Amino acid sequence: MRLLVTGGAGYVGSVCATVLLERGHEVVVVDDLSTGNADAVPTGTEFVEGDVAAVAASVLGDGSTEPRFDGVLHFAAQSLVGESVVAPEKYWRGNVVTTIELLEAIRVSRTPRLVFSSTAATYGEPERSPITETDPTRPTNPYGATKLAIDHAITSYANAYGLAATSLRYFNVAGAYRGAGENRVVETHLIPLVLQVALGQRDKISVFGTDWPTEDGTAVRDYIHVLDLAEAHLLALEAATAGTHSIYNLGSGAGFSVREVISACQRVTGLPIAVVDAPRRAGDPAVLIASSERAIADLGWRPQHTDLDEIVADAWEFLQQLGDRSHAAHRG
Ligand SMILES: NC(=O)c1ccc[n+]([C@@H]2O[C@H](COP(=O)([O-])OP(=O)(O)OC[C@H]3O[C@@H](n4cnc5c(N)ncnc54)[C@H](O)[C@@H]3O)[C@@H](O)[C@H]2O)c1
Ligand SMILES: O=c1ccn([C@@H]2O[C@H](COP(=O)(O)OP(=O)(O)O[C@H]3O[C@H](CO)[C@H](O)[C@H](O)[C@H]3O)[C@@H](O)[C@H]2O)c(=O)[nH]1
Repeated sequence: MRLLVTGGAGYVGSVCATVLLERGHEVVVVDDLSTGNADAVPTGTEFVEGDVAAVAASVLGDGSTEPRFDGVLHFAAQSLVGESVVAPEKYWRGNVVTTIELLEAIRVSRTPRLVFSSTAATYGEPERSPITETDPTRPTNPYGATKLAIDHAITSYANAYGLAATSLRYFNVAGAYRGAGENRVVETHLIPLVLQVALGQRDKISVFGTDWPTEDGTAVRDYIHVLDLAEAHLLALEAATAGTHSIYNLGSGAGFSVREVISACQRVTGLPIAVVDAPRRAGDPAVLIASSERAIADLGWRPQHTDLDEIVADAWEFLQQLGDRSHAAHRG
């Protein structure tokens, strides 16, 4: 297939673009480099630097010819939960307005397929665990609210215009694949932060909350290997059905506490990691674990890399080989 990947200079988008190329697909990346890195765009893709809202129409075409693309994988987004609380306009504009522009370009160009990066944050504080797709969606921050709004917009485009659409609700993505991984200027995610402490790029890791109602008192998350996530995108493209919007949770199905993640990082790196207890982070749920039964049943998806040490080891290898290209190495 010929595919448009938005956000292909970012973490998940660059890994997925790498896997799409390996499977023989043709890939065009659009990214404005607002949080991504030009050197993360995989070799072999065509790279258009620009804002999705501004360039989607010209890249996808005006519909006067056969569609130029078989599908769009839409990863581009603003995705810092904390920032979304203090600067919501950046999220409503950057996520919702941008995606409406993209949906319009998809409609006009008659592009048949869309796979969208949704999130566990659409559910908010869960009533039960594991979370299924039929559970209530009550996001507790603007980031999750914008992603949920986009999910609703996609449903209406699928119903009205026959778009074959899939929203993949990722839980906590981690790990790396073939030189593609997490390298952000502003890093807030647990695994890269802990590994940066091991590398000496940070002094310590703060554990946000030690009084959660969990076994060791720290928050529990479902970490999914980014390569398993990429496989789900390929399956979603294949399974896409015109006029249908399917929503799938994607996680490994197991929960690990913050302390368990830090222990895994210590085991994998063999290095000391300074840890301090800190207050809870606003808006954090205690436990987020996915039921991925629907993706397993409908898509035939099987997460292969569910071992926490393997996920951490792949992230560690990536971080070590980043060397001077690492943003964390240049923090002032
Ligand atoms: N990483 C996770 O754990 C996680 C979990 C759930 C959902 N998601 C979603 O997955 C997607 C990818 O996340 P990530 O961790 O790779 O983020 P990222 O910040 O590494 O990548 C996002 C990319 O999109 C680009 N971008 C943002 N707005 C753009 C715009 N308007 N036009 C063009 N490019 C734009 C950025 O420059 C960046 O390269 C996001 O939609 C995010 O909300 C991520
Ligand atoms: O320095 C840190 C960073 C994180 N944590 C804790 O580690 C866990 C994981 O935190 P991350 O920031 O790595 O991930 P989140 O669970 O907050 O967020 C992830 O899942 C969300 C869904 O709820 C969104 O999709 C978001 O994009 C995605 O990164 C949380 O309990 C958090 O409080 C710490 O203790 N210390």
